[in-house]
Amino acid sequence: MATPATSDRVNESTGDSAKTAAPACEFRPGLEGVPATQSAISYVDGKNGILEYRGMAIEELARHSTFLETTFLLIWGCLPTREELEEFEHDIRYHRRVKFRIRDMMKCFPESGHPMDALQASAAALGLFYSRRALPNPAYIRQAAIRLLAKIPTMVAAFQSIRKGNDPIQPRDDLGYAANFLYMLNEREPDPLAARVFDTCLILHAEHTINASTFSAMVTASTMTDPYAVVASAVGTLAGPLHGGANEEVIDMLEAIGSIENVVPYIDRCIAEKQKIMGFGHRVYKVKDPRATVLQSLAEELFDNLGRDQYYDLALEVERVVSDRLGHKGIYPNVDFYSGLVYRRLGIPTDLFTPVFAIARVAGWLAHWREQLSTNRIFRPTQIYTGEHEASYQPIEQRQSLVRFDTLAN
Ligand SMILES: CC(=O)SCCNC(=O)CCNC(=O)[C@H](O)C(C)(C)COP(=O)(O)OP(=O)(O)OC[C@H]1O[C@@H](n2cnc3c(N)ncnc32)[C@H](O)[C@@H]1OP(=O)(O)O
Ligand SMILES: O=C([O-])CC(=O)C(=O)O
Repeated sequence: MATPATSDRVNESTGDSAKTAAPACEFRPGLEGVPATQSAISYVDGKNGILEYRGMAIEELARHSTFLETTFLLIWGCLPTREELEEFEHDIRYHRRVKFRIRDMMKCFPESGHPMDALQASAAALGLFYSRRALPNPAYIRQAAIRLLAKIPTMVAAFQSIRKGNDPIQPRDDLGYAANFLYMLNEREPDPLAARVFDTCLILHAEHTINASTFSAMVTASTMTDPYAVVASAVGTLAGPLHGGANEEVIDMLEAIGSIENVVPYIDRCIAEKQKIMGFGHRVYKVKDPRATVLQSLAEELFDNLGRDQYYDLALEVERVVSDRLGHKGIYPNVDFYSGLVYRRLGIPTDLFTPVFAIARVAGWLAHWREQLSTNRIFRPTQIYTGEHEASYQPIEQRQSLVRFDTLAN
């Protein structure tokens, strides 16, 4: 007969060395409020809507920096000198092409597959060509960072061309990071405003403390596996609709709402049915996400110059109604709410919004990878066991079906 877990056996035994005997602490679902690392990379003040990268306000970086300069800042902890930046940009340009075997592999992916899955598989495939085990030395880290930063945009654009039945567009060495991506995607050179706005979007999405995908990257990194596996695991985590995948779902929601008079009944129905409203709410921010504010002004800049998006007025009304209904719970637009409206104006298809987020977040994942390697200890938390003990093995002819396939809980 099985016995339930008893109080002296609820936690995994650790052997109790002084190092491993952690004080008993309460279980927090989703690790809410539990520090899982120490980091000097970025800082969020969720009550006051502040985000800093290496101590610098996100608004200031969005105004003055470029994505590659910000990436250097995130990974190596300081702004680059002119020579350092030029060398970094040069090296990234040089590594933009991807091996023909990876392009051929991508040609075998189903065109109907999601581009995030294509990106995760292609990022992991880089590990087939480059070193499998992480070496915590500066030259290895720089080389791997350059490869990933250079090749991820090329792979995102390549899948887009391939699924349309075309050959991937080769990167152009005379274009900057953002302009080259838009060129490979849309098969024409972007206008300078579009390239600048896209580059700023990349800055805004580059890093955000220990969010789910970064945590995933850090756990993977802590095993000392290669950086391609680190990025592939993070891409898989970013894809979910509660995380980076929400930017795509926001557009689906605006499409479903369709017109201004439907906003109130749509939002009220979501609230009554306890459905999440996509692009709203955040574990840390209890005010409007500062990135959403900058993205909204970028959207307006694009609309003034290139024409207004049909969904912008709807989005404004959704923000008004959700803030009115749920503001008392601290639910306001997050980074995913306005980004899609910017991307639509830049000609980016809806299911590429999350891969575009990933292009930017590679910077943050790499910064945390480097930081993790510098002080590495494998992540291995504990759990509170809630199952049985001493269960007996029943012969198959004596068993009765106990599994229910109509519910998650058995
Ligand atoms: C890049 C990013 O990852 S930004 C986040 C992108 N994700 C989304 O936009 C998806 C929608 N938002 C959400 O699902 C959540 O707000 C998350 C996942 C971002 C944060 O989740 P958590 O911190 O775990 O909050 P949790 O889901 O427990 O919600 C707390 C309360 O707020 C409510 N709430 C949170 N977000 C929303 C939302 N978007 N719409 C409606 N209600 C919400 C919950 O129903 C819950 O209410 P209750 O206490 O009355 O039950
Ligand atoms: O911090 C989070 O939980 C999610 C988020 O906003 C991000 O990853 O940009």
